Amino acid sequence: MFSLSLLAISFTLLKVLCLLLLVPVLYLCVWLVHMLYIAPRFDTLNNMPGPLGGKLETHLNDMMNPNITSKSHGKFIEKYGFSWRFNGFGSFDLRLLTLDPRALAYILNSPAYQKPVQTRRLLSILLGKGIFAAEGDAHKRQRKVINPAFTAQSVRGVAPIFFDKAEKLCRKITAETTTGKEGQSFDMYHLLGRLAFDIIGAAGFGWEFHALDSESEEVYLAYRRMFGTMDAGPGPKLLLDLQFPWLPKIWADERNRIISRSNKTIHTWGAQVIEDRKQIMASEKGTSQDKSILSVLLKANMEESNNAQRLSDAELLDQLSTFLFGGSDSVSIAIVWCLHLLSLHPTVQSSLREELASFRSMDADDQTSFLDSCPLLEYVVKESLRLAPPVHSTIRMATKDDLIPVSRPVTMRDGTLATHIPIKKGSYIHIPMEAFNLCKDIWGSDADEFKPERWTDLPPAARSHLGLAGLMTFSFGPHSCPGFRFALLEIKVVVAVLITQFDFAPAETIKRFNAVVSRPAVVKDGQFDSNASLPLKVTSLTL
Ligand code: HEM
Repeated sequence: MFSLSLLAISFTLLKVLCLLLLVPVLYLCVWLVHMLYIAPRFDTLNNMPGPLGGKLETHLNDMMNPNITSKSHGKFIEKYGFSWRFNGFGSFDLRLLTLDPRALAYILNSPAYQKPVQTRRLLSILLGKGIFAAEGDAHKRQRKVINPAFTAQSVRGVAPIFFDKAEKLCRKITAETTTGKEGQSFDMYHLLGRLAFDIIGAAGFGWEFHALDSESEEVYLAYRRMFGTMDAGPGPKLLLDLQFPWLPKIWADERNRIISRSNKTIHTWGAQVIEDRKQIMASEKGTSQDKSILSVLLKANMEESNNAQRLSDAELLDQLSTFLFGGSDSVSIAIVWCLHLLSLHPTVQSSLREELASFRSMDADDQTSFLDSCPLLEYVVKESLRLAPPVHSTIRMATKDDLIPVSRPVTMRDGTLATHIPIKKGSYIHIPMEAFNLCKDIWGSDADEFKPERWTDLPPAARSHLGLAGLMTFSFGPHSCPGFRFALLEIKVVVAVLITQFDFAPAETIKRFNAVVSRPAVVKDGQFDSNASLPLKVTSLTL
C-alpha cells in the first residue's frame, strides 16, 4: 500500500518535471520559429538592395574584416549605392549598412538609435558601466561631467607629458640598437602600445605605469590580459554570454575568469587612485597644478551644483577603465598605422622631417605651438587616420519603427525610388568609418591612396560632412569621441619626436585584423600570424 502511494507521488513529480522542462523547450521553439521564419517576413529591409544569401549564410566578413573591406565595400557601393542590406548571422538577421551622409547624420544624432544591448553588455563586461555603455539621460549626465577634461586647453595642459614619454621611447630604441647596425627591426606595435599606456597613466590619472621600462606593473598586465582575450574574436561562448548575461555565473570559462580577475585588479587600483586624488585636491584647496584628466573630471564633478547630476564613486571608477581603454589602444594603433604608412612612403617621410627640422632645438613650450603650425604633419596625421581608422566601424539598433532620410534616393528591390529607408524596431545598422573614409564618391578616385597633400584641396563632399576633424574616424553626434583632441595632439607629438630622430622602413608584409580595434599583423609565407605586431626597420639619424 505504502509503496504504491510512493510510486504515484513519484509519477506525479515526474510529470511536473516534464512539464517544467517542456515550458522552456516550447518557449525556445516558438522563439526560434519567430526569429527564423515569422519576423523576417515583416522586415522592411527585405525590399532594400543588397547581396542575397541563404538562411544561415553570413556577409559579416565582407562588411567587417578590415583586411578585405577596403576593396569589398567599393564593390558594394558600385553595385548598390550608398546604402544596402546584408545578412548578419543569416538571412533572418538582415542589417543595414549606410554611408549616406544624411542618413548617418540622422542616425548618429537621434536618441532612437542606440548601441545594441549585446554591444553594451560587452562594453560593460570589459569597461564597467562607464560612458561607453551608457545611453539616454545616464549618457548625457556622464558626458556633461567628462567634457571639461577634453577641451583644447585641458589637452594642451598635458602635452609636456606626451613629449616626455615620446623622448623616453626614443632613448629606449637608441639603447637597444646594436652599434653600427642600421635598420634594426623593432616591433613598433608593441613599443607604441607601452608608450600610449604610460601616457594615459600620467596624463589621464597622474600615475606612472612604467610600461616602457618593464612590463611587470600589475594594472598594465591585467589590462593586457583582459583585452588579449578578445584577440581571437568573439567565439560561440562569448556570443552566448552576451545573449544570456546570467550564463557566466553558472558556467565560467577561462575568458570569463581572466576578465573577472583583471577587472578586480583594475578596480582596486582605480578606487585607490580616485581616493588619493580627492585627498590631494582637498589638501591643496584649489591650488593644484595637476592637469590630469582625472583631476579635471573630479573638479567638474565636485562643481556640479545639482547633486543628482554628479557621478558617484562607482561611476567615476568605471570612467577610469573607459579612459584606460580609449586613451591607450586606439591612440597607439593610430600612431602604428601612421608610421607604417610613412615607412611605405619614404618621400613623404623625408618631407615631413624637413618641415620639422627646427623642432628639436626648441624648448617644450614652443614645440607644442610649432606643431600647430606644421601643415604637412597635420595632413599626414589626418591622412593616416582616414586610411586606417583604428575603429573600423560601429553599430546602432533602431529602438522604434522609423524612416531614415537619405541624400541619395535608394532604388528598392521592387523598383521604387525611396527618399527614406524604412526600418523596423530592433534592426541593426552598421556605421562604417573605414568605408566612409575610403569612399571614392566622397574623397575622389584616389581615395584608397596615401596622399597627405589631398588635404590642401578636398572635394566639396569631403569638406562638408559632419565628422570630427574632417574625418569619420572619431564618429560624430552625442556619442562621438570626446578624446579626439587629446588623440590628435598625442599622435602629432609622438610622430614628430620619432621622425626627427629615426628613419622607418618596412620590414614585413602587413595585414589588418579586427580585435576591438584594427590591428596590424605580419604575413609570412602567405600565412597570416594572428599575433598583432608591426616590425619596422629603424635607423637612428642622430648617432
Ligand atoms: C585615435 C584615437 C581614437 C579614435 C580613433 C577614437 C574613436 C572613437 C569612436 C569612433 C568613438 C565612437 C564609438 C561609437 O559611437 O560606437 C569613440 C568614443 C569614445 N572615445 Fe575615442 N577614439 C580615440 C581616442 C580616444 C581617447 C584618447 C579617449 C580618452 C582618453 C577616448 C575616449 C572615448 C570615449 C569616452 C568615448 C565614448 C563617448 C560616448 O559614448 O559619449 N577616445 N572614440
